[in-house]
Amino acid sequence: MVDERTSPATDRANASELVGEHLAIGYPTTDEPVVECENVVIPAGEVTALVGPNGSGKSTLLKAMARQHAPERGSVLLDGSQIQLFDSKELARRVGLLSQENESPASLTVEDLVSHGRYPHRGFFDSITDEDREAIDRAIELAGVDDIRTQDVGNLSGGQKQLAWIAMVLAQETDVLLLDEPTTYLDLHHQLRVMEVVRTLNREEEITIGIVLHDIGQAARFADNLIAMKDGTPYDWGPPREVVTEELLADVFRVDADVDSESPTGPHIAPHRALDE
Ligand SMILES: Nc1ncnc2c1ncn2[C@@H]1O[C@H](COP(=O)(O)OP(=O)(O)OP(=O)(O)O)[C@@H](O)[C@H]1O
Repeated sequence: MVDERTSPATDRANASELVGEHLAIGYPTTDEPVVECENVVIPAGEVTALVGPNGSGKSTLLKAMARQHAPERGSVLLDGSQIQLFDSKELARRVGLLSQENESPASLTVEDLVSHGRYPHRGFFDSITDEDREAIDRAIELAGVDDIRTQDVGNLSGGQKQLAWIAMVLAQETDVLLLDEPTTYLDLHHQLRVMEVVRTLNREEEITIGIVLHDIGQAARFADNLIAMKDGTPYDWGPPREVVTEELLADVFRVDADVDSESPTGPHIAPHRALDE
């Protein structure tokens, strides 16, 4: 998807870009690839939201972009270099992924979990440095989990766990942050907090963000770009005001809706009813 719609709105000289080329991604149990896309870009220094119905391939694509799932065909480039060629620790310093499948280890405090985010920055036998400590404290504060930092992760609510995992990936301090439905389980207050943290990191630290969101209205408000997935392939992409149309909501989301694209907070969606499958 290299065209004028995906070029960064601002020149973010230090930010990193992820590009997927000629990708076909499947699983051992699937005969056919579940995702196929010729060119997909998570542009440097921007917030890009992947949206689309259940099973449209958002998580699969995100995992491949983070080298957590090997494509059958094609390659992913980080600032022009194939991610397959990166040393795993170096890649973990550059690209962080919060996936949906997070196993919470037993008897681990929130603070311990967050400190695991520092592993790409440390040697195997190294103890935690002042720099690590600062990064851990900052991630804990940003994710709003200071009050539960000494609690066992296994004893937390779904939303608290989610925030703890977010803190862990923030502590990794990567150039690119890929987040798969980070707002799952969160109440509205915490959903907005997470989105605000994401945007602050992007705007103030030029961190490139790729984020899977189910709420297309929220995605349209927060993201610079949307990639709308349908049946394993990008259906449309670009700034929310261009992508979110009544036609897209019908064709991709199977929803009859009115869209007010002049709304000051981004396109406003008023859904009426689910269309037949
Ligand atoms: N581990 C797996 N093994 C086999 N098939 C899988 C596996 N994970 C996902 N799939 C299939 O790949 C397709 C895309 O799934 P994926 O999870 O990427 O979609 P998604 O858009 O993230 O969905 P959701 O919004 O429901 O999380 C689906 O058809 C799904 O059944």
